[in-house]
Amino acid sequence: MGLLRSVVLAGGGTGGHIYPLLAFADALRRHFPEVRITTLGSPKGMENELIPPAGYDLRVIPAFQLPRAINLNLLRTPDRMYKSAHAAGQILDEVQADVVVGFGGYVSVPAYLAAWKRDLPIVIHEVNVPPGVANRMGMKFTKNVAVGFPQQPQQAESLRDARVVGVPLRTSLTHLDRAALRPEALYQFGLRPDLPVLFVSGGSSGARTINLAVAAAAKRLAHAGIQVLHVQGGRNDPFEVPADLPVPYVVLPYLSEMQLGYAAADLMLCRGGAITVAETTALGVPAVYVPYPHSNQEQKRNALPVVEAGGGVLVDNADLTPEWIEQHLIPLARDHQRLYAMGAAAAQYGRRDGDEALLEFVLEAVAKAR
Ligand SMILES: CC(=O)N[C@H]1[C@@H](OP(=O)(O)OP(=O)(O)OC[C@H]2O[C@@H](n3ccc(=O)[nH]c3=O)[C@H](O)[C@@H]2O)O[C@H](CO)[C@@H](O)[C@@H]1O
Repeated sequence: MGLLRSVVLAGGGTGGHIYPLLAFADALRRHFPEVRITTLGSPKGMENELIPPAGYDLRVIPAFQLPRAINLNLLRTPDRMYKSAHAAGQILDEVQADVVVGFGGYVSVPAYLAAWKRDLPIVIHEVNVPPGVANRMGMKFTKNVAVGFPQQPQQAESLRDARVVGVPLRTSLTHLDRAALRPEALYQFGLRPDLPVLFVSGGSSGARTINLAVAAAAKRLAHAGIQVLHVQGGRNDPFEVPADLPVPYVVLPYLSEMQLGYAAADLMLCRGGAITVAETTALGVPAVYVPYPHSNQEQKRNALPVVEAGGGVLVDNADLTPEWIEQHLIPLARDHQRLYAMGAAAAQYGRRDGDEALLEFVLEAVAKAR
């Protein structure tokens, strides 16, 4: 394909911005092995832990902090913003970028600015409603906006003309046959095949409320015969789990091979991060969603349509207590029929082709710009 020689991908901060970027990079490499792929990240984001091991060139540009909303504070940081945009521009020039694809996170802004200055096509992939601040700024420079989920009209004025492409997911997930991998996954985690598994993950940085509530309910879960696979999250404090439980309770600091967690899971307990929701639904994993109560209720909006479709249960952060776990989660984790129906409903809502659909959209944007 003569259209593309060099692509710059910008996105950073938490896993929620980085995993879709990586999944898209993989699709790009699969279809166009000769294309040069460069990623732009910030000095302290999780991209530094996740991108180099995946085999992509990560260029770090000076940090540039955005306020949570587009307001006058922006005017107080122009020097830093221009310094970052200048650094991004130098990289765009060096690699002779044909297009910039941004996934959100602060680092995307200087990339959008630099690409706009050079008249390069810009494509934005947004997974949240309302869109994040960085992507909202980017939308001032391009109409090529792709979104992860169908938008609900009353919520998404700025995304009305966006193309729904789904969320690019890692191939270890898009190709996952959960039932086939389950025995190996259970074996690797030291879990038993005869008891249900609750898979707990609070997103890429972990979730303190979830960690503490589940750990406090460890004895009740164990006595109900429920095994726990508990991923604490990349940047979260450790917590105590009683040592003498009658069934396995496995704690991991972080799980790079999420396919193993999803394969082992009978039920998931998680936040409502957009990528997590895209994954649970794509894989048909029944889930109890505990949306992060801050940042504009965005996680509740991610999870609500799945729950309304019958694919999960929603519980407020403040209501997730050991008692709630005992009264609601334990009966659910033991109810095979209900879990099966929830998983099937979740799968109806999910899709696995986000990487391919975004690639098609990017190719169209590049062709249009020529
Ligand atoms: C508190 C907050 O602001 N969270 C935001 C952040 O969440 P966060 O960064 O947690 O992102 P998501 O929950 O959407 O996705 C987490 C990603 O990390 C992966 N993972 C997680 C744990 C682990 O041990 N291993 C692993 O690989 C998951 O498989 C998934 O791919 O970005 C999302 C996408 O912009 C937003 O919707 C969330 O609202």
